[in-house]
Amino acid sequence: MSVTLPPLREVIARHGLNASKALGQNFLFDAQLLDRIAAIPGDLQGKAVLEIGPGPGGLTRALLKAGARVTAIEMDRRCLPALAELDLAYPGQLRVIEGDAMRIDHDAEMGEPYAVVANLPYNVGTALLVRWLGGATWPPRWTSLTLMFQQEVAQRIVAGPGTGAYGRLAVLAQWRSAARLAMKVHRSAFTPPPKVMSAIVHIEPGTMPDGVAPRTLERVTEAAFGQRRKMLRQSLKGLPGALDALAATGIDSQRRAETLDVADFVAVARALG
Ligand SMILES: C[S@@+](CC[C@H](N)C(=O)[O-])C[C@H]1O[C@@H](n2cnc3c(N)ncnc32)[C@H](O)[C@@H]1O
Repeated sequence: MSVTLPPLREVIARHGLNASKALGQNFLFDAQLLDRIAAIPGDLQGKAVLEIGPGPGGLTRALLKAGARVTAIEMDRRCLPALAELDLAYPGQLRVIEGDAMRIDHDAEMGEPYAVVANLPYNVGTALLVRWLGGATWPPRWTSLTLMFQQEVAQRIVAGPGTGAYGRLAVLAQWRSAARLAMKVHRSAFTPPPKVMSAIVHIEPGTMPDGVAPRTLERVTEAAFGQRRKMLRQSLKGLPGALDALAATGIDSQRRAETLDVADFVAVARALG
């Protein structure tokens, strides 16, 4: 469907949407860039998409144009009239929920499998990521996560062993999911530009390894990376049974956390029970 919409800058001026620092608002206006972001999850024609933080609706436009059925959660009520205009342009494709995405049950709101797409403030994005990845039931209802982060955080999500960026977030994102860096986004693409570069991470759920409780794995990585410079025999000392579990998996206790790959952590958590 070809729809002509006013330029985003005009929409922002008309609705007085000066960017709020408190809400972490850095808007994207470049339609081509937004189309490329909306293409990361694959063909969205007729698919359910949960967008968090649509703001004035730049990314929302691209998602609607790609044929997605979008549910958008936005806590800044100033943005609602601008989003209502998109609802008129794409009838029946957009549902807007005013509220804090941290306090909303996404699965219940969506009621069907859905792809998540979001350009969020850094702290909210990380908190939601941990929630999406840490769910007790697996596979999750979301089919993919396409999320903008500060580049440094994106690198921590996709990092491999032996790098400074590798840590708890990498293990969480990779032990039962596949995470990749999908696109780097220059700070100048945002209005106002943030201080640092950004990058988009794309995550798809994988198979959950047998016999591993998410909470146990979390406790192991928390202890191991809590003292990442120390040998495991020191950093895991405080976690009951962890040193025995390490011995049972045949991992040398003189190694440091960042030398273990994700499968090693999974093996230790499994042995810990
Ligand atoms: C970085 S801006 C991105 C706006 C737009 N998606 C874009 O790409 O131009 C982040 C948006 O998330 C919204 N936001 C911040 N915290 C939120 C939360 N907890 N729940 C829902 N929306 C939130 C802000 O109001 C803002 O509109």
